[in-house]
Parts: sequence; structure tokens; C-alpha cells
Amino acid sequence: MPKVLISDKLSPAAIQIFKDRGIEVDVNTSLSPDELKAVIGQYDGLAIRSNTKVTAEILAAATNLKVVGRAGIGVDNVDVPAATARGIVVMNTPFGNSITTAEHAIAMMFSLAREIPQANASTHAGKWEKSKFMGVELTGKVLGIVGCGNIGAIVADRAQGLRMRVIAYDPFLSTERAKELNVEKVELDELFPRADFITLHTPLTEATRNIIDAKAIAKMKKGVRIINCARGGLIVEEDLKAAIEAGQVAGAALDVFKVEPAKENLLFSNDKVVCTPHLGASTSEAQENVALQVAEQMADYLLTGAVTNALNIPSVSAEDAPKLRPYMTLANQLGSFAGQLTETGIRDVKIEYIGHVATLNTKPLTAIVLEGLLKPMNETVNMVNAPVVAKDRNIKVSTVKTDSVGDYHTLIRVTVTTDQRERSVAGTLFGGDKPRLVEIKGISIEAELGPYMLYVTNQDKPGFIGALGSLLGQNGVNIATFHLGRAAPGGDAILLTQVDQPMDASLLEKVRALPQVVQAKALAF
Ligand SMILES: NC(=O)C1=CN([C@@H]2O[C@H](COP(=O)(O)OP(=O)(O)OC[C@H]3O[C@@H](n4cnc5c(N)ncnc54)[C@H](O)[C@@H]3O)[C@@H](O)[C@H]2O)C=CC1
Ligand SMILES: O=C(O)CCC(=O)C(=O)O
Repeated sequence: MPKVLISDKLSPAAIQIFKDRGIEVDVNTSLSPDELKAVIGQYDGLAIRSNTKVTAEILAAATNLKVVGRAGIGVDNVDVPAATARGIVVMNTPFGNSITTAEHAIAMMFSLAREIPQANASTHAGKWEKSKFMGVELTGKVLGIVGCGNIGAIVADRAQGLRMRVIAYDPFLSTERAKELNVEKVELDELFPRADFITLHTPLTEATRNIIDAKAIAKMKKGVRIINCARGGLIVEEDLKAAIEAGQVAGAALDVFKVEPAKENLLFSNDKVVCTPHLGASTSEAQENVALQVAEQMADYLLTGAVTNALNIPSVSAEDAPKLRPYMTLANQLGSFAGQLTETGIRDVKIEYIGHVATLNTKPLTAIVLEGLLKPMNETVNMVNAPVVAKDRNIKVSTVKTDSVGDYHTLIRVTVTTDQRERSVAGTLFGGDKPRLVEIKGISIEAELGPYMLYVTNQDKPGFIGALGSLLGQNGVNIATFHLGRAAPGGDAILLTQVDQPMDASLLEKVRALPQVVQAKALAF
């Protein structure tokens, strides 16, 4: 039974889902990094929010870990490349808290415009400072959105409802999408001087880190108000403080900080700064959504291998999954067949998708071909890290899709080039779901793969099949299936036979000693 650790505060709905799906679950939200490192080896899954830092060091100790599930959006607290290298899937819940976070940004904008938190504190203190809190209207003001993805788009919609004019900077926002959102797409240098309010909704990446620094602030309209409900690292806090003190920035509303939990910060106690402790996603609705989603996704992966919302492995939609399933088996068999026959360094892998298979999402198929291919060289390889392992080994991977149909209505061909030779193997699905090998090194054959196979290349000469059958029989090896192919009468030939038990090394030597045999290899699937 798989075992999951929940190490951040998640809605109890997640615990129930894990239990209902037959997954053992522990909850411990107070582990120090060292304590987490000490226990993580017991778990197959780790469910987190933003508190737990899943570092390379934690992952190195996570010897059984298969999936990290982030109940939320940002995964900057997870070392995704380190997880990928270890074959660990990292998944998030990209939509579950978007509305809630967008609403928080709007609430922060109102708070800034009317100084509501400051006025609230003053009124509670019995001061009745009516003339001190003179606000600004939002109607007719320009809102500059930096990062117009899921949350940015919802903020744009709500702001338009407030009669604001919305401009957005997002290099990946298409003109059509901007039109659909009724948002004016601008460059950052145009957004800064035009916006009365600026709200940040990008992930924290090397391109966005410190996007709001002294240089950027100098380009902004005097009296601009800045809202950050994305990530603390987007703003250089020292520069923001100086700009508020100089009057260039009228105020800032911050839900996120460079260092969290932010028990201390240079912007605290500045009366132009409104702060919340990373509450963007904190509504009961959003927390229920993300907890349910992450638990279902993690359970699906641990129990069935189905992948949703993963950041380091191609996702397969519920609609595509049943169509891809038989191809996944075929792709893995083809990769594994090629991998087991390869004895020297691989330079190049070409995967051809021909006919029906070319119309499907082939990314997961490519990953699983590589898993099968590399497994004989690397026990820990899986679909997640196979592309990285291939890259690390300087293996060039290319894919070709052709939807024109040849002898088979659907075909996958894997061609592996090593320093010494090029070898190809191809397969199809019989009856729509039964994987069959139909070509090895360009020679036609028709074979179903079983757990123990004997693969022989030989010269097509009389007497070979009888001699091999007798040899296997004399050594107590039962033949389950027998498949033959040849390039031309008397030429190169291949034999693939399924046997009922593993072939031991001494028997294999006897097969190799038969006069017609060029190569003999025991394969396992
Ligand atoms: N405060 C909180 O509790 C929460 C914070 N977040 C943060 O909000 C961020 C945004 O979330 P979503 O909208 O769901 O993500 P998203 O991926 O849908 O949108 C992010 C947008 O940023 C854009 N972008 C990427 N690089 C950019 C760059 N260099 N300059 C400008 N735009 C760039 C992308 O094209 C994309 O459209 C998350 O990455 C997360 O860090 C998310 C949820 C809750
Ligand atoms: O889990 C949380 O409270 C934070 C949410 C968040 O920052 C995110 O989803 O990126």
C-alpha cells in the first residue's frame, strides 16, 4: 500500500481521499528540514503547500518518493530539476485557487486605494481620524497587470467590472487572448509610466526575479500603487522602501515576501504598506479545491500511473488515457527490446510515429520508449527522468510523425544508432490494443513479447530450427511461441521465441555454438 506524507496544512478532505483510495497517510506539519529528511525515505508521496521546502537534499533522502503534490500553483519551493533527475513527478493544481487569489489582489487594491487597514486600526484605537484617510477612486484608473495568465486574467475581468482600464505586460500573451480579455497588451516600459496601479501575477523565474527594482520604479508614474500577490522575489524590497519614502510610490500591498515566513521585514510598520501573511489562496473554497485535486491526482499516479498537471512529465488527459494505454505498452516494449540488444554507447534515437498513432499525444510515448531503452543501463530510470538521462548521456532523440498509412494502419518504429551499428525495431497494435513486433532490422516478423524471450540472428540454412528446438527440449526449456523472419531465402534471418522460464547463461552459450547462429540473446519483458 503506497504511503503519503502531508507536511503542510491541507484541508482534511485530502486525508479522506487518500484513505478512501487505500493510501496510508501521515500528517505532520511541524517537521524541521532535518526531521523531514530523516523520515522522507518511508514515503511514496509528499503533499505540500508553500511551507515545506523540497530541496535537492531532501529529495536525495527520498529513496521511495514517486510524487510531490503541491496543493496550489507556485512550485518555487520545490527543486523541480532535482526531482526530475530522480524520476519524481512534481504536480500542482493550476486552477483551484486562482479566483481566490485574484479576489485577494482586488481586495489589496481597494485596501491601498482607501487605506482600509490603516483606517481600521486607527478607528479601533479610538482616534476617529476622518481627515487623515483621503483615498483615491478606482473608476477610470489604469491597472497594469504584469503576468496575464490564469490569475492575471481574472483580475483583469474583475477590474473591468470596476470600470478600470486594463493594460497588461506578458510576453507569452497572444494578441487573440488579449483581445478576448479586452486587455491592451503593452511592453513593460509602456506599462510603467501609464499605470496608476500595478499588480504582479507572474511566476518567480530568473526573468521575473527583481522585475520591480529601483530602475523600474523610476519609470513609473509618480504616486503609483503596487500590489504583489504572486511571489516576494519579484520586488527588490529595499528599492520599494526607498521609493515609498521618496513619495514616488504612494503605497504597496504585499501578500508575499522575499523571505517567508516573514516574521521581520524592512517594509513592516511603514504606514503606506498593507501586508498579509501569504493569504492569497486562503479561502475555504480554494483550500478545499486544491486539497481534493492534489489528493486525487497523487492517488491516481500512485495507484494507476495516470498523470495530471505534472510539471516535469507530459500530462495525459482523461480522454487520451484509454487511447494511449495500449501504445504505452508497445512503446515500452520497443524501447526495451532495442535497449536490451544495445551493448555500446547510444548516439542517436529516432522514434517514428506512423498512421493512427501520429494523431495522438506522442510525448508520453517518447518518454516511455526512452525509459525502456535506458533501463538496461540505468535501473532507476523512469518516464520522468528518461529524457534527462538521455540528454546527460549525449543521446540525441528525435521524433518523426507521419499520418500516411503503410502496411499497418498504425506503427511505431524505434531506430537506435550506436558507435558500431544502427538497429531498428517496429511494432503495431493488432485488434486495436494488442502490441505486436512486426519488424526487426527491416526484416518482417510477427511476434508477441512475453516475460522470457530468446532472440537469435542466424543464417537461413536448413537444420537450424530443428537443432535449436532439440537443444531447448533437451535442456527442459518449453517453447511457448515461435516466430521467424528472413531478409531473403538463404540470407539473414531472425528468430524470436517465447520460453516458459529464463534462459541460463550456459544454455545460451550452447545456442551460440550452433553453426548457423550469429547472435543469441535472452530478453526479459
Ligand atoms: N499569493 C498566493 O497565495 C498565490 C500566489 N500565486 C502566484 O501567482 C503566480 C501566477 O499564477 P497563475 O496566474 O495561476 O499562473 P499562470 O502560469 O497561469 O500565469 C503566469 C503568467 O505569467 C506570465 N509570465 C511568465 N514569465 C513572464 C515574464 N517574464 N514577464 C511577464 N509575464 C510573464 C506567463 O506567460 C503567464 O501568462 C504563481 O506563479 C504563483 O507564484 C498563485 C496562487 C496563490
Ligand atoms: O498554499 C498557499 O497558501 C499558497 C498558495 C500559493 O502561493 C500558490 O498556490 O502558488
